[in-house]
Amino acid sequence: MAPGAQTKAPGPGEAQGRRTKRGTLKDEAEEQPPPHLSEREGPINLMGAGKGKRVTPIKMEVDGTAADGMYATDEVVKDGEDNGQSVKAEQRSEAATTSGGQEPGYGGKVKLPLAVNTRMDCKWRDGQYRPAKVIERRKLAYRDDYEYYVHYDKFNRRMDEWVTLDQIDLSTVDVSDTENGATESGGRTRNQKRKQEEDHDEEGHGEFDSAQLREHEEFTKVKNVERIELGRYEMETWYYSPLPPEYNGSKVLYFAEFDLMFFKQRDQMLRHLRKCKIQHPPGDEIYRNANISMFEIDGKKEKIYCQNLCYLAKLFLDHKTLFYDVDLFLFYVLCECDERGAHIVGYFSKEKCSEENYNLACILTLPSYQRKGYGKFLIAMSYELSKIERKVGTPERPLSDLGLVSYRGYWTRTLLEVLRKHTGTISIKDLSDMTAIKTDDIISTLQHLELIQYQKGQHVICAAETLIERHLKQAGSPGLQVDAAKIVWTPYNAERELANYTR
Ligand SMILES: CC(=O)SCCNC(=O)CCNC(=O)[C@H](O)C(C)(C)COP(=O)(O)OP(=O)(O)OC[C@H]1O[C@@H](n2cnc3c(N)ncnc32)[C@H](O)[C@@H]1OP(=O)(O)O
Repeated sequence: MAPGAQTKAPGPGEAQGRRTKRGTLKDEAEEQPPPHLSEREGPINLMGAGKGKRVTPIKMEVDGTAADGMYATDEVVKDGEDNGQSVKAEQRSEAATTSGGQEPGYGGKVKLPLAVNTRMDCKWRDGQYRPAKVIERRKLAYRDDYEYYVHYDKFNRRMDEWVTLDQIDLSTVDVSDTENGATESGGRTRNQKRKQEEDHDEEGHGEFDSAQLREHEEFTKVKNVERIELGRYEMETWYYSPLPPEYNGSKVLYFAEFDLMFFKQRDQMLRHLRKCKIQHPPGDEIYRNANISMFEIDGKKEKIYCQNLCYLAKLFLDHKTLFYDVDLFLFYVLCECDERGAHIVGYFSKEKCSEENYNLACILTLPSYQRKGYGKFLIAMSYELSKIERKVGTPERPLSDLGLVSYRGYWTRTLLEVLRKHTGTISIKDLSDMTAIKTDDIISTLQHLELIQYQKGQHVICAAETLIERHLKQAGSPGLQVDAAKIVWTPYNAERELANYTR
């Protein structure tokens, strides 16, 4: 049997489906023609699933005190909240629109079009002006003017966006920087270098040196696709993805939701859907509980699917060099199932053999499904698989801002639940054995919660009951729970795989 291949007793929700030989969900409907646009329930939803929210990235404010190469503060600010830097739009001088040349209202000092690296205040989506920097510029197709790709100070790069001159407060243009050589091609003044280095620290790319980081940022500075359509949702993208060049500059990229093939035109995608017979991801279904399923997909066996998944994921993951040599990875795709099929919600990838004991390489919940507990589910699943393997695990570093908050939450809840129930003494090693969480992560979490002290050469857990209860309350809900009894999975076995391959 292939690695991870399973058979198991029927689970809830199986009435409309049956198991295939390989253990995957296979709806009777699969034999029917694939869903056509006219069969979709209503128009493409521009809003976040269930929450009635437009799918937009969320800004996080992070105080960059490092702990174990990660952020120490997890304070998160939602879109539109004031971070003390913004100024009310009415209080500002009016920013002029112009057709090029010099801007007359500012002593003729602001040269237009603005150069790359110019610093100024720019109107954010909440109507407030915030300090920002021009990352790139391009000519507008419909009038003789430019638009500018800007990065807002202290905001994650997923908030970078194209703006027009009327969103820029020209009175705040840092003329000295411009005069001293803000350039069009990415050259930097000393001030900008300093600022850029500060930005790097804030964005938590702890494991890159600044040269690597500059190269990464230069290469990936402008998003190459604005939005994607996937299933019933349209989502704004967050970052650059190294898609084949012909897809660069797409306003919308259309993904077929079951095999993740992508297209520049909607009708191309619909034509493909009509031919596409599958209604779930490939691979083996290793978990099913009510309408939730998880599929394990071997990167070596389903290369195209896994590469497409990486292209898709990179649109929402900044700091990772995603491996396109997908052979070395297993992909765990989480789906919400209904009568139309198993709809991808998110995934995590995992190296087949990790020398560093990584139990997760990349994790993503698609924006339309975020803040519903799926991230917690994916993290919990990665540890459940480690428990089955009888190993401890840790996520690959660096963690993103959102990755860190999610992990901190999971580690906090898991460890405090154990401490709450436990009577008598317990060591960090015991905690690690019980939870499959690596000891370094346990120590950093307990340090963060101030529940551990270093005494006489060793760590001592000092956790009063009331303190545990308080931290548990603050850690929020456990999200969607993994029912470990419903996992049907055998760990990847390289030797067995080789034997199958050569047979
Ligand atoms: C090893 C690595 O791959 S690191 C990279 C991690 N991945 C990414 O950064 C990709 C983009 N981000 C994502 O895909 C998602 O944000 C994930 C996977 C990190 C979390 O997925 P979600 O499904 O949103 O997680 P979930 O709903 O379980 O929430 C987890 C907790 O994280 C915190 N959190 C998640 N998103 C946010 C946010 N936008 N703002 C504030 N807090 C947040 C909250 O504490 C949340 O719990 P709560 O909703 O009970 O308060």
